[in-house]
Amino acid sequence: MPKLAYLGPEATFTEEALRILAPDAEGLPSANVSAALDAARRGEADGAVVPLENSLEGGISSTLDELAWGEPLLITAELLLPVQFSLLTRTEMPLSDVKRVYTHPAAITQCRGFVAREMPDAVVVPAPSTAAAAQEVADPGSPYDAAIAARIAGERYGLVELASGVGDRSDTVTRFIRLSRPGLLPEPTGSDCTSLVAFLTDDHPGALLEMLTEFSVRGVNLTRIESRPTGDGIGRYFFHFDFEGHVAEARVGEAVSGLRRICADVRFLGSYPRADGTAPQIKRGTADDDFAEAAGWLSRIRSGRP
Ligand SMILES: O=C(O)C(=O)C[C@]1(C(=O)O)C=C[C@@H](O)C=C1
Repeated sequence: MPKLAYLGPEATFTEEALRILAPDAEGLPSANVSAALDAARRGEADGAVVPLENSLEGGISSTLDELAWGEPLLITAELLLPVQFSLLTRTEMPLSDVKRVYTHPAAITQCRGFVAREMPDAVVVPAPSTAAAAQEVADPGSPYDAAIAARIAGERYGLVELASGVGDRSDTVTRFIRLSRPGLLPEPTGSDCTSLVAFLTDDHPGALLEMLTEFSVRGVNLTRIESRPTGDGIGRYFFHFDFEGHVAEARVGEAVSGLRRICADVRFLGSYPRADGTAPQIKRGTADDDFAEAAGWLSRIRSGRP
């Protein structure tokens, strides 16, 4: 039975994602994303499950930065999980009595409208996770009146559900990834995603366009691009890319090696099955057979057999 570290404590959305991604795994709750990934790096766990992005909040910065700067790990699977939030308290009380709310920063963004409308005077304080907030609020000595978390966190920590569906949208989805220490890649399935991080050589006109061109000319469809600050000053960024296809496919391999040639550094984060099962768009002339045919032709003309 594999052991997987996750953003804990019990009853986070991340634990729910882990149970779906790896139903047989033993979960190792960790205090934050870095601790979960470190447990995988150190071998205390076989891997980790962490949130990567949310359809309202965007990228989860702690995960994006760990993937870029921390000891390398490989993404081996992804999951899209619908997330619904509840307002949880120790006892029944009018909403107007809720003055201090505790929850994860991603949940603060997703429930901003509800808080502004229903509890305009409440202060919302960031917590390490939604379940950590629920666990804290369950303590009678807690300075917080309420947590925003999953309904199951309320059940797990014995809280009252004062309001349900407090997210600003009912169709919010969080994307989770499973990571392991570097090793063999998952086999191509015909519906895969590849992720990497690219660092520019220097800042010059067209630098981003040059990177995008490596994908465009090989017909590789991007699914996410996100810039993150390098920390070296205002205006210094590196880029996260997700795109359709597996690095074992010719057009994807060519795009990745093209980036490697023009960037200061490229960190490959993995090729893994897509959660939505969508087949990649393959433009005319960019299928594996097209690359193989052109490579054969090139070798023939080079050896004087056109
Ligand atoms: O706090 C949790 O329950 C988590 O699993 C983290 C997390 C996130 O980081 O986005 C997961 C889903 C929700 O979007 C809110 C919080």
